[in-house]
Amino acid sequence: MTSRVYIFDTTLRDGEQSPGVSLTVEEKKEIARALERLKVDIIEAGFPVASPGDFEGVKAIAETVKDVQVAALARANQKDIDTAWEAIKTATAPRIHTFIATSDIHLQYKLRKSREEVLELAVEAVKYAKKYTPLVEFSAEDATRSDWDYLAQVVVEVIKAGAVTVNIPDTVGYTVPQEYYELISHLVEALKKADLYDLFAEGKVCFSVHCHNDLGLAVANSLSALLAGARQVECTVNGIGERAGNAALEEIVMALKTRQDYFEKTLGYPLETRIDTTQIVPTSQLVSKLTGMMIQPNKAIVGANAFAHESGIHQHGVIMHRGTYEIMDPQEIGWTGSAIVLGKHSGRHAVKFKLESRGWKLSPEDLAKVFERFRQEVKDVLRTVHDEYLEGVLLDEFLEDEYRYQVQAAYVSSLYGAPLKPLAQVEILDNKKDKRVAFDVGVGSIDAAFKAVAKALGYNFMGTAEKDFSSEKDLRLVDFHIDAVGKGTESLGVCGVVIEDFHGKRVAGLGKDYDIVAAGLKALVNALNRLEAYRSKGEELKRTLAQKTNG
Ligand SMILES: CC(=O)SCCNC(=O)CCNC(=O)[C@H](O)C(C)(C)COP(=O)(O)OP(=O)(O)OC[C@H]1O[C@@H](n2cnc3c(N)ncnc32)[C@H](O)[C@@H]1OP(=O)(O)O
Ligand SMILES: CC(C)C(=O)C(=O)O
Ligand SMILES: [Mg+2]
Repeated sequence: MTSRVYIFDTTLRDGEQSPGVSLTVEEKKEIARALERLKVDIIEAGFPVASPGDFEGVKAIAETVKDVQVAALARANQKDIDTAWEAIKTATAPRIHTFIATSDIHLQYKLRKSREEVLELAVEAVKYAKKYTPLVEFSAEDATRSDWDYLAQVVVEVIKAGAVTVNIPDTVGYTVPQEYYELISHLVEALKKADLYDLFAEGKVCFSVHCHNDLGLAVANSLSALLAGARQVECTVNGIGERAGNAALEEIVMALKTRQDYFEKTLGYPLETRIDTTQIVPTSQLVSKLTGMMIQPNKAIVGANAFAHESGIHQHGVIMHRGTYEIMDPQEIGWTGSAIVLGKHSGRHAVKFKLESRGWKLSPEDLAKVFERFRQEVKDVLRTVHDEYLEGVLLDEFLEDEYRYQVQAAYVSSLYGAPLKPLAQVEILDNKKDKRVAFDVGVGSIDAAFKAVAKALGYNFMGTAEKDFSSEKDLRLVDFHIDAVGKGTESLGVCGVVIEDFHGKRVAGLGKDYDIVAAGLKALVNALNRLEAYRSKGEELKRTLAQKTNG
């Protein structure tokens, strides 16, 4: 048996069948090009008879990609097959994928045909498709709920009719791994009885699997079928597809790669795909963007948290040796690397690691002070802890005496329904007891307040604007959020801001108040105090603290 597993990607056909997903021809071409770079073996480009748009999409893909087979779906009738062929005939390697259901429930209620009639339609469809191309795939829809002996009969007859790939779909995600293994084994036995086994053993006829995820078993079932002899897996990027989706391409590929040892031990040889795994993340993100189907953060392989570590014990392990908590190299999948994310569960090792990565070397005593302050003031307070908040705590610990500004008073208007803009007037006291007063307007009260504070202190607040910095005074807002601590209207507003200056220095500020505008003002002034203290004393402090670690 061959060790090669063929990856049949159906993102553009079954994936597009996800409720709410509709791709334009251009978007389909963009995804097809990404799939070609990913090096899938077959792209199922669509179901051409379904609509003129689907036809155009398949045709455009057939004309665009070169190093990959292009498949088109067709029911078991001549019109569907003719239309499929018209759409894919210019492809380098065109494949017609014809199908009909074989389960009694589908025969009785949907097709309203007998088993004999369906067998005949299947055989005729394969023979008809074969007139166009040698690459004919047949699928027995709802195979896993079909009578096993009848299914075996259909499989044998479609192979005799010329099908080179026979797909055994778990259309409704019903089977379980051991049962699916036994079903594929049963069909392999049927080939032996029909004297077709040599074709299968030599790879001239291939069993394919196509699993849906209704019970969350699509990937497990697909892998199980590979152990039983299937050599083509039908799957979609990010696992999108009908209902709960299809088997996720990235999970199958990485399971085969990561557990190659297991497949080799069990089969006597490894299972291999030709996928360029570094293309997985870019392709996943493209599919998510164009389909509008968000990737859940904890999604295996491609979720934002798949290689992120927030809890102290794990962070310590990963800092010492990535392999303690990671079974794959994120860079092999197309991520830039693993991420140590500061948060509620972070410990001292992660804090030390983060500070060192920003150039701060601290003695154990100083580290203990910063960690304690981080624990008290940030860990439980913020949901998302950018690294700048940690550095901010360090600056508070050692440079608080340098902080120059304090909000003395503020008047900020809030409007509803009036054709006017909110106005903010702020009074800030500096450490020479001079008052700095300014007012400004904004799109909302916090925007107005931030502009007024910046103006009072000689800065120009650009908001989150993408435009380039043009003056030393420019300040860009990188992150802003307000969380409520407590319940109801009496909860405490906690505001976090991260700002960036002309030189690319980012600092964070925190402010708390029962009035959320006041919390925002405090946060911005805190950030500006830290920024100015860092500018005047930051580098010197780095050297002083590092010297303490030597002595
Ligand atoms: C498991 C799967 O993913 S199968 C693929 C599912 N994908 C899609 O259905 C997406 C695109 N589908 C469509 O645009 C439409 O359903 C079309 C254009 C294909 C057909 O539209 P309509 O002609 O209006 O038929 P409709 O969808 O209502 O019903 C399906 C018909 O196909 C028949 N049919 C279903 N599967 C097959 C098959 N594999 N082979 C032959 N006939 C079939 C049904 O019995 C029914 O026939 P009837 O009209 O004689 O009762
Ligand atoms: C058309 C077939 C292969 C299908 O999508 C299914 O059975 O789920
Ligand atoms: Mg399907």
